[in-house]
Amino acid sequence: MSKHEIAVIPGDGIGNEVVPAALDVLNTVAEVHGGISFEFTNFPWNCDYYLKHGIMMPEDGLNTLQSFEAIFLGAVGDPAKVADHISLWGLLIKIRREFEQVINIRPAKFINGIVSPLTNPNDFDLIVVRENSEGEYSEVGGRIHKGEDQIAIQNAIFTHKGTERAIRYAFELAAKRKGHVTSATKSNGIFHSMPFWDEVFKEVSLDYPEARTASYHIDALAAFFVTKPHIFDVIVASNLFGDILTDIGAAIMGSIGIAPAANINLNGKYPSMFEPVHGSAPDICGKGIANPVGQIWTAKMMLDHLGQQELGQKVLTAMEETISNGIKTPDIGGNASTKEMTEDICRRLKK
Ligand SMILES: NC(=O)C1=CN([C@@H]2O[C@H](COP(=O)(O)OP(=O)(O)OC[C@H]3O[C@@H](n4cnc5c(N)ncnc54)[C@H](O)[C@@H]3O)[C@@H](O)[C@H]2O)C=CC1
Ligand SMILES: CC(=O)C(=O)O
Ligand SMILES: [K+]
Ligand SMILES: [Mn+2]
Repeated sequence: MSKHEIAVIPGDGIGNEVVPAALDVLNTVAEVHGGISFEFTNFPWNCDYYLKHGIMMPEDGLNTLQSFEAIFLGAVGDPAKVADHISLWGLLIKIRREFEQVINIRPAKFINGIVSPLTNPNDFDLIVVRENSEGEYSEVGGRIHKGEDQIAIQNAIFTHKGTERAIRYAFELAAKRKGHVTSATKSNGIFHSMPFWDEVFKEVSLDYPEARTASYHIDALAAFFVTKPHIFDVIVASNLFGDILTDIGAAIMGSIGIAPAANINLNGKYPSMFEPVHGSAPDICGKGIANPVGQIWTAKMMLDHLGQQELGQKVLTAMEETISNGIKTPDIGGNASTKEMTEDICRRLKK
């Protein structure tokens, strides 16, 4: 019997609805498998915790998380309670940074049974490799002066190491897929970092002569996501560009509620963290209608990471069957609740 010890942080809003749903799915696969089990340890760190303690997680929180095999997170943020930059930097981004989760992998593909807003979304199947440790997500800068003299300076950080790491990861991933890598740039408008990004992309591409490559400015690239998503295989992007592209990718699939993500620690020093692309969705929180698929697909990515690829595939198949059989939450055109959709997925796993 192999046991996986997982730290669970549901976080805010619908994180508390979709995380329990995904844990039900994980417990179900463990039961079906018979040879593995999960031990989930719940950490109630979120904006309510902040209101009580003045911090998003305890001082020794990272120490506590360190001993787990992986972290399973829902969403962080409740702007009615705590300003987003405080809550996210105090928990989600803190974990990404301190645990050197330098790559964020975000797949998106056409799913049978979900109506995409695009007329021709077929055969799109892509992965965004998002640089996850630096770039435009930065606390470097400051504000001075008052009133109309006030100045805000925000520095983006692009290191050779971080840029190369993300680009190389994308080439390695593409070699296992269709062999095509697209670079998201903006070297026409961003004077220093993006020409640098382009240079590193060219440099790394020399090591992968079999790979086919493309490079588009992020504005055109965002439009191509909508007009011809089928041209993409692996896209490598900076932290912010990757963030935006993956909400678009999710929208093309049919809903932000179904997109998964994995924050990967590459050096093995710290656990990786699995969370869906979406946030805490305050507008639908408490209604029981949050789509659990993003969180469940994220659980599939965690299973793959834990070496349980066969189980991961089972989860994906069950999820796709549930959707194609019309058991869908309202965001993807159905009238099922979070619970009904989850139960149907679990039922299919047990078959
Ligand atoms: N990784 C994280 O933890 C993230 C946290 N956030 C935080 O979440 C809060 C809300 O942010 P928003 O910009 O509104 O983005 P959001 O992703 O929470 O919501 C955007 C829209 O998508 C819908 N949606 C999201 N997840 C859904 C699901 N599973 N099922 C059905 N519909 C879903 C929401 O109802 C809303 O209409 C903020 O505090 C924000 O900072 C936002 C994005 C990522
Ligand atoms: C915060 C956010 O939207 C993200 O990192 O995906
Ligand atoms: K999330
Ligand atoms: Mn995002």
